[in-house]
Amino acid sequence: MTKFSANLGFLWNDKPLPEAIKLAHQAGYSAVECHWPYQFDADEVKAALQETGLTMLGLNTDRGDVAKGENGLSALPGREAQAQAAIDQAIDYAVKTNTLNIHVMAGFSSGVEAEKTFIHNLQYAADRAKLHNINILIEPLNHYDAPDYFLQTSEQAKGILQQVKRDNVKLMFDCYHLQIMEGDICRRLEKLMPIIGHIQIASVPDRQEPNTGELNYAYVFSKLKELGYSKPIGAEYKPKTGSVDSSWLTEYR
Ligand SMILES: O=C(O)[C@@H](O)C(=O)CO
Ligand SMILES: [Mg+2]
Repeated sequence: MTKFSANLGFLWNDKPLPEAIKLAHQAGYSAVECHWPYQFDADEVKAALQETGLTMLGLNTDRGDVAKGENGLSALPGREAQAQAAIDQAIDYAVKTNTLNIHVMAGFSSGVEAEKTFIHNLQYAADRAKLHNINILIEPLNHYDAPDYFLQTSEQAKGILQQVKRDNVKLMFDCYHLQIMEGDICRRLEKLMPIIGHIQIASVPDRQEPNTGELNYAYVFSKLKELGYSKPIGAEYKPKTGSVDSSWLTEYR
């Protein structure tokens, strides 16, 4: 049986996070994940997780000054102090809510210095997260949604992970972004499985319910089963009608 995690950055994101967790539970999700939970009291989030029995699979580091167009800090040379403060904040919240993974957001940058900075900040994050059994994730984003984002492909991510040299830093394989950037999803899943920490889905190209669009997720899920992947898959999509309808879940379970 394929299990799914509701991404509460997109699903029920008009509700307070503790309420969204309960709605995800009622809709039949096996886990939850979020984007930036920091405005919500960690104790209330933890209580909702305990009440529902769901695990929070992931949260993101702060993006920086969003009004100025920032989308992460960890690959920005000269911004190490802020990047590491964002990592500390994420670890603190993850510890309080028993969250399993932290996505360290790179930001808009490029070049050798940006890469060195990203690697250095990821090592900082990995060493601190390890003390709490938390994994660090890095995620390539597609160049339509996030033009000039530092991390754009799984090949680039693999090279970064080889240089970071920490076993608790993994790839967040978002099928939506990687279908757009690289395609060949099933072969890539197979090849990259040893470094994959979490998988996310949405339809391509519209980023809506996964049972529409150019990617055949029934086939992708059968491949994941064959590869022995049994963790919940992150449903990170924008509901077509604006309100969440999780009836697509029954097609894949
Ligand atoms: O795919 C995404 O956009 C997310 O997984 C995210 O973490 C924020 O950019
Ligand atoms: Mg994603």
